[in-house]
Amino acid sequence: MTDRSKGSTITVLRSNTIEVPALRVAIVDEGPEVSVPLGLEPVTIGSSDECQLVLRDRRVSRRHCSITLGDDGVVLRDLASKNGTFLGEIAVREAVLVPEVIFTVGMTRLAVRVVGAPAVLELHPTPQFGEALGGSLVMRALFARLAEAAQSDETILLLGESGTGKELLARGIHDMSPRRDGPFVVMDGGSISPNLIEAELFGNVRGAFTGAVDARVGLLQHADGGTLFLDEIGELPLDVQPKLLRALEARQFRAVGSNKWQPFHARIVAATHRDLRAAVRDGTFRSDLYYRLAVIEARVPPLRERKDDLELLVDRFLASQTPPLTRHDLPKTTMAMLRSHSFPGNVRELRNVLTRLALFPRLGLDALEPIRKRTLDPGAHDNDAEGWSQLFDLPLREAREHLVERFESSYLEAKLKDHAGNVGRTAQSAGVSRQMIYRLLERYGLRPGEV
Ligand SMILES: Nc1ncnc2c1ncn2[C@@H]1O[C@H](COP(=O)(O)OP(=O)(O)OP(=O)(O)O)[C@@H](O)[C@H]1O
Repeated sequence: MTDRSKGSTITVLRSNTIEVPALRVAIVDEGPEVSVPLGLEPVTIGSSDECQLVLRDRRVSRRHCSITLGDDGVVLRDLASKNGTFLGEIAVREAVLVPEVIFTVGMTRLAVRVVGAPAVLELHPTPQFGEALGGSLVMRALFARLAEAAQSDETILLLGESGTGKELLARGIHDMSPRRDGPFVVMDGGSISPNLIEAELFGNVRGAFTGAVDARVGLLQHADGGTLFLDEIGELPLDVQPKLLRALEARQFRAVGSNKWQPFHARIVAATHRDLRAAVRDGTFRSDLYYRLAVIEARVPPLRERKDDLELLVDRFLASQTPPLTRHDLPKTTMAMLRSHSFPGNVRELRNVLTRLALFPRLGLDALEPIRKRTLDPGAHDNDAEGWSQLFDLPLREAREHLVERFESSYLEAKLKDHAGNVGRTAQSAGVSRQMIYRLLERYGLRPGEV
């Protein structure tokens, strides 16, 4: 460590305890308030609202550059920007930054600043939380937070892109909590028709609405004594949001069509791929419900921000093939290829790519095509109409996921075709929300007008 980088590197204090410097990325010519914190998660800088530091500068690309705090200190990386990232007169692709050194993107001058004393952070003792793997510092810090949170009864909100492992982590929280012997119940808010969500959650009495032929117990009650995982909570219709809020605050609910309040004893873990704070600002999500859910809020980083996890995940997914494989069974270029991929579908995509590579090692870069172009083996469909037999070699959970993904992408393509690419009509005919259709389009790399 050079003298100049003092105060800007991570220090290992003991095994499982690190000291993280207090850093901010600041716009030099503005006041101190125009800065964002830099911790174990990278800061991306660009003109897109998705960046942590958004610059209104015409010469700045949407995702222009990133700054990461890692074992090597603070690293500045250009993200293939149009006009480049500069240290003085020199355009850099990657550079180790020391505090107060000015770098320029477009017309904006920036620097990383040390703003106070470092924070001490606990890491999970192993690179595993339930079934979720992650050896990167950011994942081990997340696992440690979740392990602690699992012991309480507080509501947890997991934020992260599709395929980052939110459901796996929710299961991990349940398995580590005092409720581990109770049920773990999942409600996928995105896949239920918006007008049925309330009944799904709270149950209904007989005749409560057209089609309610029988009384039904809701998921909140099914999860009694255990954990209810509310996946895609961002899709919860506005009219159901106050009812969920009331239930969470009073710890009791009313089935649809009933006047009777019933207590419940489930712990709630919620998740979404949406930016819920933005949804609160837009008025599509109630702020009081957001704060009630986010008693403990944790962001699950996308795979592209934690490439250090790749090897562990690759080894796990290869070992789960039949017969089990290792990295040596794949072409030498595989790891480099995976490292340079951005994985929009995150760990789910990595798992699918590896299953495909295990079957066809010579596919190389073709294995990274969007899911919809992939079939496990096109030839298998001739005498095995569903191509199922290959799935028999996978563990049940993975086989089931593959099958659901293949079905969902074909279903979506067919429905979109029927409705000439109109998302609203496709959603109505599929009985799901428009947001759900957008989410599936993103997951399967489809565009409404191109099917
Ligand atoms: N850290 C991880 N370790 C091992 N497997 C993982 C990890 N993260 C995700 N996976 C695998 O990736 C797949 C997707 O994970 P999961 O369903 O938990 O993601 P998600 O964030 O809930 O996605 P979505 O929002 O689309 O529902 C699963 O097969 C899961 O086993």
